[in-house]
Order: sequence, then C-alpha cells, then structure tokens
Amino acid sequence: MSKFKVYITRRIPDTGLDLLNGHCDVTSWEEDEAIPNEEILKHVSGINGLLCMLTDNIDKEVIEKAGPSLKVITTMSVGYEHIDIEECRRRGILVANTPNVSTDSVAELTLSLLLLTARRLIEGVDSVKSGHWGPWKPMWLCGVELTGRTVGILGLGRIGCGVAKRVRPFGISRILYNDICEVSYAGDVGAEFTDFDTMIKESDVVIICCNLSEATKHKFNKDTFKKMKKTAILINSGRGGVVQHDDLYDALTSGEIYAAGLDVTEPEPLPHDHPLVGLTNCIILPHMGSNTWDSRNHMAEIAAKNILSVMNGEVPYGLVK
Ligand SMILES: O=CC(=O)O
Repeated sequence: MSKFKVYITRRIPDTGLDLLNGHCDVTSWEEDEAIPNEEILKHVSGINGLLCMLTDNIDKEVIEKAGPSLKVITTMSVGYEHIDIEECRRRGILVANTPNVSTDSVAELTLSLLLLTARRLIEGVDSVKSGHWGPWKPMWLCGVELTGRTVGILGLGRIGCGVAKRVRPFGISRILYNDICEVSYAGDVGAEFTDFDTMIKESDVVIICCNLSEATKHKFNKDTFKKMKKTAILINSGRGGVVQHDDLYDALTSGEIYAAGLDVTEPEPLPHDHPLVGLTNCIILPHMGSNTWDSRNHMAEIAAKNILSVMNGEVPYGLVK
C-alpha cells in the first residue's frame, strides 16, 4: 500500500518532521519564509495530508487542487481563520490546529507587552541607546502602575485565562471579561462576566485574547475607543483584525486612549511606514506570542500527530469542531 502523502508548507522543527518521516511520504517547502500560494498549488495535487501555517491561504482553490485524496489539514497554529472551514466540511476533510501548547508562551508575551506599554520601557531603552538619558528628572517617562487597576479581557479562553492568572498578582482590583458566553472556569481566575460596553468603559487595561470572526472583526473601532477611559491601555495578542487600525491611530493621537501594545496587526507584516509605527504610545511586536522553542517544538509535534491520527483512522487531538 502506498504511504500517506503529506505536504508541509514550511521548514518545521524535527519534533514534528521526524514523526512524519517515519510513517508518511513527506515533501516540504524547505524555507523559513512564507511559501507563495502558487507554490502550494503546485504541490498539493493528490496529497492526503496538508500541514500548513497561519500565513498560508488555504482557500477553495487549494482544496480543490488537492482533490478527493485530501483527508486532513492541520495548521501549526491556534488560529485557523486562514483555512476555508466550510469547504473542508463540505468535502469531509478534517481540520485540526495546535491548541494548548502555546497558551503559556502567548500569555507570558501578553503580560510582557502590557508592562512594556504601561511603563514606557521601549522609550526608556531608546533614550539610553540614543544618548538622551540626562540627569534624573521627576516628570520624565512616567507611566502607569497596574496595582489597583481594573483589567478587561475579551475572550476568556485558555490564553485569556493564562493572562488573567498572571496579571492577578500585580494587585489588580477587578478582572472583567466578555466572551460569546459566560464560562464556568471564570471563577478560578476571579473574572466577572460583563457585557462588552461595561467592560470597555470600566477597564483601565483592555486585553484582546479572542480569535478573529465575523463577530470580532473591527470590534475595536472609533465608537469603542470613545467609550474607553482616556487613561486606558489596549493590548492585542489575539488577532489584528479585531482592531480598526486607522481608528486606533486617531484614538492614540487625540488622547481618546492612553496607549496600545500590539503583537498582532492588520495587515501582517505591518508596513514600517504605517502611521502607528511612528507613535511612542504604541508598541508593536511582530506577532511573536508563541515564539519560544518550547511552544514551537510542541506545535510541530501536535501538528504531525494530528496527521498521523487521521492516517490511522483516529480523531486528531486538535480537531476543529
Ligand atoms: O497566532 C498564533 C497562533 O494562532 O498560533
């Protein structure tokens, strides 16, 4: 019997590759850089499994090109908005992601970004490097403390909970959250469910941890920013598309909100001459929430196991329901 044919759209850690190589007929795009979609189209015909990344556009054309042999698509990411789920459902192709394994890395990064933003740390580092660090001044580079503040989290899933747990020891007074529904474990992290407007009006720090969907697309727009506190900090480690970036620029430059820290943007990469990049009260990271070796190795392993499970007629660990 011929081996299960798998195409991998990037160079991935050996933790995943070794698992697949033992059992499947594997071909890969051997580079770190994102594969152009024409290249994906050239390689998918007749495959049984596709291991892709969040930058790949796995649309109807790719799925059609792969043909009826395609049984499983796994993405080496938590987000799966780049895969045409509806088309997969129609054709009986299983879709899987890599949940859980980047919860800690993304939660840690989110907290780091909050501290960077609240305490103006990048401006501090820049002043040292550029020779602008002069004699001590009482009013210079003052930021805000987290102690006693209210934090609002949009999306209290695994990552949102990880953020809530980590922010609590800073002496936060309340953690509010909003999600598609109330979640039973909110009490474990002391988070209170509120409607979206209450959350954004009462929070000193608003943290976006949700994924991108029709319901969350541009949920943070000029109307939202108007309702937030003028002293509010917005952190986004969910998906860039949740925030309308032109409106964010206006809110940050007009003083409607105090500062923002973004690990995700729309588009990605954000052009270096984008107006938000030039603002001192907006810290932008290049989507590096899960960039730890621990997470990457686990993600590759889970993605490979997702494929092997389907090959063996089992339900993959990361099945997207
Ligand atoms: O953003 C990262 C992921 O979806 O894993």
